[in-house]
Amino acid sequence: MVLCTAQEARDLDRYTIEVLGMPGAALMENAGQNATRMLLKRFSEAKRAVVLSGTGNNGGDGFVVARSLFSAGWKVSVWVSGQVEKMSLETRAFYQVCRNMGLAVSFFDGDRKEELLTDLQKADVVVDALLGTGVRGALREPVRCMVQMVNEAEPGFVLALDAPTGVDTDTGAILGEAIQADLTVSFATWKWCHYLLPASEFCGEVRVVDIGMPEEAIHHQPPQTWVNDPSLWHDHLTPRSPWSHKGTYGHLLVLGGSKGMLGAAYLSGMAALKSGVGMVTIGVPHGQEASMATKVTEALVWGWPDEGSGLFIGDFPSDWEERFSRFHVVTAGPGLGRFSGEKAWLERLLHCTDGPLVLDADALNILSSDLSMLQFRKKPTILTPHPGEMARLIGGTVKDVEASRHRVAKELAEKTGATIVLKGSFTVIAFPDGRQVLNGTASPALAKAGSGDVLTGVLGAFLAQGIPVESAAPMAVYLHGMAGRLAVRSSDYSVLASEVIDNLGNAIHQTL
Ligand SMILES: NC(=O)C1=CN([C@@H]2O[C@H](COP(=O)(O)OP(=O)(O)OC[C@H]3O[C@@H](n4cnc5c(N)ncnc54)[C@H](OP(=O)(O)O)[C@@H]3O)[C@@H](O)[C@H]2O)[C@H](O)CC1
Ligand SMILES: [K+]
Repeated sequence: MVLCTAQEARDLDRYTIEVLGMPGAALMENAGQNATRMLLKRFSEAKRAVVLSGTGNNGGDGFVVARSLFSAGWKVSVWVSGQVEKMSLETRAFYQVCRNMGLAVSFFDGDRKEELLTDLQKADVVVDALLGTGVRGALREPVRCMVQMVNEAEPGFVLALDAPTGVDTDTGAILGEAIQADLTVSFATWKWCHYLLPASEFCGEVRVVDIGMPEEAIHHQPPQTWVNDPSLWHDHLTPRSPWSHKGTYGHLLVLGGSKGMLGAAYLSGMAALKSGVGMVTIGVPHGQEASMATKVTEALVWGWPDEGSGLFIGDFPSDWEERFSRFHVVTAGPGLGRFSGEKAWLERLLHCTDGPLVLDADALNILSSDLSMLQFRKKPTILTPHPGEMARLIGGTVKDVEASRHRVAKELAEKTGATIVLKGSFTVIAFPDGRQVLNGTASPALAKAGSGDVLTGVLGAFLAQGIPVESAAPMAVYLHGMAGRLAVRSSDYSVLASEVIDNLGNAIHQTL
């Protein structure tokens, strides 16, 4: 499902209306009707609604909802935030229809607070059709006042059309005041505010409804961002052929597991096996080899020279070229640790990995000292930072990262040519060509040490099976989030990374 900036939504609108010839009023009628349908699904018998309409097209949607609820037997009153002269053509038309049908339509300019407040307090449902993607800057009167009155009246149920009034639909910022909605019905596409904090907390449940916009419009004006769902990559998740064998599904090398951090590499390796890779080799410093060998059964263990330190400080193993030729994908980072000569070590790894390379955890921290190491990479490189690692990669703070996750991810992807998987409540996947995928299946159960190691293993496994990074990254993030949810037995508090691994199979099965 596509996610749009306000401009992209306007471009889609314009293309649909001006090039494909779809009347704007038809889109508005569909928008209003489908929003009404969402409401009638929640309220079986007729209720009392107050519709707050702006003078733009969001307001127009509101007039359609008002008329449809009225026709369904609801008691409806409409309050308009501006004068008729300011209304857009379509909005004015649907305003007129409400007048012709005898609906109570009042104009609010701040001096009829008592009447509006009484209306709001009597309402079962308030429909917020004041502002949508056309909002610009801090709320101006009387819109601000109306928003404040709705929040003070605390109505039983608030439906926001397209977006709650008072949120910046592109950045997710709050523009002074914002409607606290129970349900937001978005038209045709998702908007950024549905997925960015703090706006997403004002949206309540978000549903996207069709408004009759032909698919052709979206293919012709493809926005840059998609919300992750199996339709983006399901053709890579197919039942397995009975003739396949372990060689069919690739060989992954996991590098990590330094002293005191053996478990991270172990989790990555096991997660990879549970995600269908044919073979896994876990490369650990020589001193860790014995203990890793006792932990794993299904994975091979490869000891790296460590001069007794339990770290990767030695030179590469003498047979590394022959070995590397067997691996389809390398992931480096889970429990990699910091060590003297780390930069040269990483540079050499970048050089000698001629397949996809996933860098996580300390590999990212080493990389952040000099991003130019990536510039000659020809094969896909995927960085999987959490906000702290991202802050180091961009030379900023976690606050900078969290303030606009999608922008920092997009900029780093375009700057380095790497695919960026910026983990968090809504993981953002940014590709070097500017496209982005936003993932909504995260769960608080994943907020625990080790879940990042698991994701690295899942991602490495899909890449090693030959799935292109454009699909492997969204697929790994989606299934990892889903496995986290499936792992919750008692509460989000007590899910272990190893339990997430145990649920990868269920997540894959359910998605299959
Ligand atoms: N394809 C689609 O997504 C469709 C969307 N539809 C609906 O259309 C709106 C976008 O409509 P638009 O007219 O572009 O803008 P809005 O209605 O959201 O708002 C414009 C009016 O709001 C006033 N405004 C803007 N900023 C502020 C502010 N900070 N405070 C107060 N008022 C503000 C603006 O007044 P100006 O004086 O600035 O001109 C306008 O009056 C979209 O969200 C959907 O709901 C279509 O109906 C169907 C297709
Ligand atoms: K709105």
